[in-house]
Amino acid sequence: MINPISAQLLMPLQRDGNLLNLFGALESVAPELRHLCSVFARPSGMICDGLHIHLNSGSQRAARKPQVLSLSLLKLDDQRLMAVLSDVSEQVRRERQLRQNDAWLNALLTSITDYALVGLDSDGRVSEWNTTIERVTGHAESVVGRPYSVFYPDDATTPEQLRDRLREADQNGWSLKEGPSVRADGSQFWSSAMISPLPDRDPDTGAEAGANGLPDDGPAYCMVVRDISDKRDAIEKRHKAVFCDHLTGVGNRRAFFEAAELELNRNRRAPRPTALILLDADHFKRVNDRHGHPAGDAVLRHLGQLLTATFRQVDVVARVGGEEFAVLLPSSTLEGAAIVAERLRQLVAARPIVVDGVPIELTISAGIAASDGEQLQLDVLMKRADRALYAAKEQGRNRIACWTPPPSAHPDNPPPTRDV
Ligand SMILES: Nc1nc2c(ncn2[C@@H]2O[C@H](COP(=O)(O)OP(=O)(O)OP(=O)(O)O)[C@@H](O)[C@H]2O)c(=O)[nH]1
Repeated sequence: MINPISAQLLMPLQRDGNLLNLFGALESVAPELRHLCSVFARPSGMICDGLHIHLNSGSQRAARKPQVLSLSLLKLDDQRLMAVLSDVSEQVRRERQLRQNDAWLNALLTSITDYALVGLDSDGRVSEWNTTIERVTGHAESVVGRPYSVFYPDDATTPEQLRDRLREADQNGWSLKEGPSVRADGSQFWSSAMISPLPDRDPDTGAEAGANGLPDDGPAYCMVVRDISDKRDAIEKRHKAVFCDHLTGVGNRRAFFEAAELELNRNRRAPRPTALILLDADHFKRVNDRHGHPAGDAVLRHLGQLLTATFRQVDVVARVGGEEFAVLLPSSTLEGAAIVAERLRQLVAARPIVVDGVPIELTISAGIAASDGEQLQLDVLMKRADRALYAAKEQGRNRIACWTPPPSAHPDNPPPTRDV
């Protein structure tokens, strides 16, 4: 007995239409079948399970589209056999393609010397290790499972920004970032890191589709890390020309407003707290009047250095006015920003700044505002921090004030700031 589907599969092998004997029909492509049955000694049982029979022969075997049948043979008793035939050509073709992709990737991995090719899972954790990762970053296999922040200095990025990059890669097809990176031994280098989503991912789960269409555990993103330390000078020079304040070396107004707009835009997509500190040197006119304008400049330069040393690399420090600085702190709350600002205030007040051997006393005041994940425009945040700064000055200077929402609009209520 033979069913129509099996007959259809066997027909191309037996052009005279004689399908009465399975072994005869398959003689040319699976001559071992008769032998398999004759050596099967048990009275019943599975003789072969999913045996692949390649129908392409000779040079055709290497054809891109294999024709493969799967055969399972069950011995029912001494007189009867049952055969199950199915066409597995597509499955075999996919498996072959996957093996080919693996071979390609391996060839790439062994011949590339100045790139690290890092596979990331859908949460941004390193999913596989290879020698290129060790060559560029020094990380051993134990890096597998760690978030890709492991390649960046601790304070150079936030978990939210790392997630932003994966989202950006999903939306645009890639996300590129140049900046400081860190090796396993703690030494820093300048890197260019491109993240791209790998194809065939299930958009809902982020998981990659396997050969059978089901998700598997393969990487969801590919991250290519290049050591571009030799280009760092040229990149920084270009960056400085556009984004640096010529006097203090911190960011200029453009750097601040561009970075702040970008961060608040990202907040709109993935809410997280963001804090803003406006900082102003107290009675700076007196510094200029007593010590001269060049000494005033030196004091501002010194203040810029203190700010850079106090805040994280991920914070955006900029001079936004004559003796006024602004700091944007991604993923920071009002309280967190106030602690750092207070530390800076104490540092400045504790020791005079020495210019050409002359000690110059200086204090600073700061106003802080924060968005707690709510969608705030930058000008609103700026206005709030400015009101808090004004309050700090009004209350005697050399202090930090935070903007807090007024309890109600009643005129008898206290002003919407609090001292730290
Ligand atoms: N040396 C120097 N001084 C500057 C620079 N930009 C602004 N200034 C001076 O900073 C002073 C700011 O004075 P004011 O706005 O009256 O403020 P202040 O004296 O600091 O007083 P408060 O802010 O109220 O504590 C002015 O004397 C400006 O000339 C600069 O680039 N270098």
